[in-house]
Amino acid sequence: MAAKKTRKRKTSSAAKKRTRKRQKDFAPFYKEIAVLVVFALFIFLFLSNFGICGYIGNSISTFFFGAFGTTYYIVPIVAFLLVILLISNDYSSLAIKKVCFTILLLCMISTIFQMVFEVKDAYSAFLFSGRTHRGGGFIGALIGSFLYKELGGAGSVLVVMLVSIISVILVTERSLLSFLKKAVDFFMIEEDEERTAVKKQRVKGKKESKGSELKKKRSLNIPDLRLGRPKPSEASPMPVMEEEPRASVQMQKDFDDLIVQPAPEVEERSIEPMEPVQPKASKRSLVNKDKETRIKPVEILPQVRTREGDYKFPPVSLLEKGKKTSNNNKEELRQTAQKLQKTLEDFGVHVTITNISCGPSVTQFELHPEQGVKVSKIVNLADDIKLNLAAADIRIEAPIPGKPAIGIEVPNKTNQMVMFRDLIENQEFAQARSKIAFAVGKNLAGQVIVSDIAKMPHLLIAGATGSGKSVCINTLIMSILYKATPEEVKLIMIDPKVVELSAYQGIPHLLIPVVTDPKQASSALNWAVMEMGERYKKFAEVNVRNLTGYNEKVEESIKNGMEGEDFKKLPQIVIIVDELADLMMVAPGEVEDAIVRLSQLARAAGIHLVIATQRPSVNVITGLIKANVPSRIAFSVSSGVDSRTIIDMNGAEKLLGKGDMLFYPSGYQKPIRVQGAFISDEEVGKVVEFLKEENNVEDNYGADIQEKIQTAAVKAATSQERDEYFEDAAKFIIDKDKASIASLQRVFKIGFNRAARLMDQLCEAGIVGEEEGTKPRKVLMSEEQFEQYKEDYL
Ligand SMILES: Nc1ncnc2c1ncn2[C@@H]1O[C@H](COP(=O)(O)OP(=O)(O)OP(=O)(O)O)[C@@H](O)[C@H]1O
Repeated sequence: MAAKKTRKRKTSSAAKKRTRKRQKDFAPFYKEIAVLVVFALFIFLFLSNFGICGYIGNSISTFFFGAFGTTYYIVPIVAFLLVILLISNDYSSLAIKKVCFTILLLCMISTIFQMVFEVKDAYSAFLFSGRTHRGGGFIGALIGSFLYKELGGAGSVLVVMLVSIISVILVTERSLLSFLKKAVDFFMIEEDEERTAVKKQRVKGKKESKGSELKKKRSLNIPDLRLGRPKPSEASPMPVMEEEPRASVQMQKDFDDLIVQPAPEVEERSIEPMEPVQPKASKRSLVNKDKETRIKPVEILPQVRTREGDYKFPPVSLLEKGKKTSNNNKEELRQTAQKLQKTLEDFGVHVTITNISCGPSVTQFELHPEQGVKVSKIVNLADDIKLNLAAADIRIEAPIPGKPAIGIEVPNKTNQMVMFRDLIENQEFAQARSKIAFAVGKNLAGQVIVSDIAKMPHLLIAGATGSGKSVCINTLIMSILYKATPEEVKLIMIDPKVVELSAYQGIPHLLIPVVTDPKQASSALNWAVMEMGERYKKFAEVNVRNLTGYNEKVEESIKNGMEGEDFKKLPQIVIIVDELADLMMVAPGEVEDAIVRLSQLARAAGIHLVIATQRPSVNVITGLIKANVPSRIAFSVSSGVDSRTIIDMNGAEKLLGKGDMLFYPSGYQKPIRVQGAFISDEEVGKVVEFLKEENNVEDNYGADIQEKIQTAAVKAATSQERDEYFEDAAKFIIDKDKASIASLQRVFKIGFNRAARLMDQLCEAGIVGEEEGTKPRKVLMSEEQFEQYKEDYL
């Protein structure tokens, strides 16, 4: 009975689970369906204006015309746009506010119509007596009559205009005053230029004496970006601005224009992994980018979760969304820019601020020094800048690669977390063709950085403890889990620290269970070296040069119906080592050797290494490893020396921690600063749980590979203990067919103790027999047998 009940409960819970799962499967389409329904509804409303939507359409139209009057012609369109705004912004408070102000604006427009038509009515009544027209509908009439009663004609017009303008400003977030100011400035500059031209003529010849004074006055000048960005040759300001007050007005206006903020709804673009990233260069491009952001699709759903196949991709809903924060710190940035310029000014360094990029945790101010200013002078003022800006730390990039400018990076007062989900929902990640694309984070301009591990082709991640390495490795693994099936990519995780990667135990992508024993770890690396060799042999057999070519050949033969057991597609393999230092302590030579051999040849074989360490010392990251692992990520470290060990230059010691990194993949001229994506342990747990539940992972990891790795570990352990004359001694004994300690002593010129130990080892290996009193030991192996032994164990 009890068993029956339990079974019943089990079946009902399974059914519930299935229903919940089905609901989850449809979840991504709900928004799309909602948008379509809303769109159809508003088309219907709009068409009903023209009396072509039957009885219901006419009734609705009569009702709304009664409410809004003439304004109703635009109401369906505006209402549709408002609903889209709400849906695409997840009903954020800002979107709701904008909707409210738009409704207020519509009411004001109705009131205006009401007023206009009221006047027109009075005029019509005067001419044609008796004809009436209620232009603003019920709403317009209500507001209009109330205002008219309380404030009279002129007062009502004033209030309606004021409320309308305020609504427009709040909805569009555009300052009306700045438009006016721009218009005024435009004329003033024209006038200034005229004045300058006249003056130039007048003061010809007297320039020298006034030079120094003018220079001082000009020092706070920021170029007018309407005329384009200053060229290096134009860096020293021309005598355009003369009066001090004008300069500061100009500066204020320009700073506002310069600020580039990654708006939360910005559709970020990733950078091709091999190209150096540059922040936006000109005002024009910034404006364009801004425009682009406004026409982005409602939501980009990566195809990764809807693809068919045996492997069920984890849904994005298992991950947390980033919070959308509004960027209202323009004033703060403007003040910092002014302070920065003033500080440099005080030390006699004249600069022009040409760009401000506000990233998730750091803002970069781009300075253009005046002709004749030494870059080193600005670099040497780092501490003074830090003091004046009261910043925890600043990093100076002098010069910014490919630009005639210096970048000063100042930490933001409030950090914006870059959530991993936001990156994988980004179009670029979804569209990345590589199966081992890695969503790294966001750069200073707020752009998403997606890189291809295949192109790296090996990556070293280093930084002090607590700087964000483990989170970075988690995002790397998660990027793969959201992108590739276990048939496409296999992972080997080596975690001597035991705690970091064990969370992934049981996922279908693992080639072998997470390796925690350092001895087995170095064998796993050796297995990868062997696998690389075998892959190269396979490539040679079918005359291809790399994994892509091989897999294409396999695909071709499958199409031709010639699939064979040993001619299957090969997966890419990513080997992740979390804490290289622990491996280097156990078997430094062997680990270094394996890493070097792998890194030299593994790229074409589709085997990639990701190595992390918290000890960026030369004992761990040896010269050989460094030379062979070309891509690096440096997290915050304690000293410039450590920074140089990782990326061959200072800079990582200035990082802020918590995922703030210098990303330096091969092919970049200089590292770029990136705020790494964040993923919590809970999110990782949910994804792993999902993969284990949905993908039926039986514990059938490559058993043969495991065995190989284990025997290799045993081999390694015994070979460490084996005497260096072992092989020679065995050969000598087999050759002479006689085994005695004295002969070993004599031939190899070693002491009695060592020779006795050597004999014991030969006995353990089964080459010679046990001691038999005074009789000499028996020789048990022939030359051929020893050759076989060598192949298997040496
Ligand atoms: N990208 C990020 N965004 C925000 N916070 C982060 C980010 N990365 C790491 N952190 C914060 O820093 C803490 C430490 O990160 P993490 O555990 O990755 O450091 P670690 O370098 O691996 O340290 P250890 O070497 O001791 O394991 C995290 O718990 C998290 O709070």
